[in-house]
Amino acid sequence: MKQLRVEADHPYTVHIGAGAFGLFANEYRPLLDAADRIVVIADEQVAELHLQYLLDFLKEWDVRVLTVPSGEAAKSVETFMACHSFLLSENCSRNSLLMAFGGGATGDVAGFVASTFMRGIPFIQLPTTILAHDSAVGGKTAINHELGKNMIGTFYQPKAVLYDSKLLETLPPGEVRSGMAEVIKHAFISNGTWLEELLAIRDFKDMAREELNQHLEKGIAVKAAIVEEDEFEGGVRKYLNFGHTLAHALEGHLGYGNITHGEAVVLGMSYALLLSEHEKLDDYIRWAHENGYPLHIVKDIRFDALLPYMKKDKKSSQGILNFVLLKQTGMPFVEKVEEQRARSAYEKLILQIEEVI
Ligand SMILES: NC(=O)c1ccc[n+]([C@@H]2O[C@H](COP(=O)([O-])OP(=O)(O)OC[C@H]3O[C@@H](n4cnc5c(N)ncnc54)[C@H](O)[C@@H]3O)[C@@H](O)[C@H]2O)c1
Ligand SMILES: O=C(O)C(=O)C[C@@H](O)[C@H](O)[C@H](O)COP(=O)(O)O
Ligand SMILES: [Zn+2]
Repeated sequence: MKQLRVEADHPYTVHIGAGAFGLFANEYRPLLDAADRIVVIADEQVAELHLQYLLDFLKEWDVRVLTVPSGEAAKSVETFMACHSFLLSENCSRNSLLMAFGGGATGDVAGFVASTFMRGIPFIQLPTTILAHDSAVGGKTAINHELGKNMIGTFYQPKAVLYDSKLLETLPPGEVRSGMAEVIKHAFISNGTWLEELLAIRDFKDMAREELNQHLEKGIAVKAAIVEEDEFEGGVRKYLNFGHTLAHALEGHLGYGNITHGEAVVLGMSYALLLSEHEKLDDYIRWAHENGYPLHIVKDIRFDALLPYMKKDKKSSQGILNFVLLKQTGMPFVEKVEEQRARSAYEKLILQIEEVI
């Protein structure tokens, strides 16, 4: 089992490897024993597949479980309120402990609930997707608003992240693809050699489990280092938003859940690479196409439909667009981009994608 410390304001450890839940009865016993209630908020699909596995590790404690809608649908006011109602009906208090069991969507909403229930109770992230190597670390929590992705949320660090990689074996191919988007993002903003390795992958099915684990560990290390330097996103944390200005606009425009976050980020990164005039753009578009990312969708989406979302992006101010771009791989920076430049780059992107698909 690997572990990585995140030295945030409230430091914690990310444990990665099969059997990570065994730590409940060891390192985390004092935390669990101190809780007057333990509540697991679980993605309903994940619960069907893996809840019994989790509960077997929690046999010693009286655990209550609430299942929430699978995936992005959970990041809603309704689910947020349902979680609070459940905690209240179970007589939870400030001494209760919450666990988020699922992918990034479950982690985001459960983290938000933890940060707001009685103004904050401890929580543990139990991520079950590849993408969640990103979402479970760093303390961003959120639900969506019709007008913009993740618009309602907090910065609130978990007490621990227990990432049992065995659970990833049941991920459908589309979710593997989606999760690898954030791995590629971490490579783009940090390390050219690693990026080359990733761009050589033509089918994620060919990745051995050990190879995948190594990519996840590298991704978590990149994320943790940035979060340690700038937990509340005053500066360098913005680099973790590489590809996200367009991505969040696509998710908002298409309707949350109609494109996965990772698919949207892959498109968003192609746009950011084009704006960066990055030499890898063509290779990257080909790689994305061969790995089945739905690049074609932008052909039917006008720039004007996306612009209002991009103007509300959290890196923007007064409608001025700020993008994370790359001087070169591993050298991100934030740049103001005029509307006209953003528009013509988008049109050019569609042409480049059409050439490849
Ligand atoms: N907080 C952050 O820093 C951060 C970072 C990146 C992404 N996010 C957010 O994370 C969300 C995306 O997360 P995600 O990609 O993990 O998707 P997700 O949580 O929406 O889950 C995707 C699907 O995979 C299923 N699933 C989950 N684990 C499974 C397993 N082990 N086996 C089989 N099926 C499984 C779920 O039921 C769901 O249908 C987005 O809302 C995004 O905004 C947050
Ligand atoms: O941790 C961060 O910071 C990130 O930006 C990671 C992103 O992958 C993630 O999608 C995040 O939720 C986006 O945050 P937002 O502030 O743009 O909503
Ligand atoms: Zn993301």
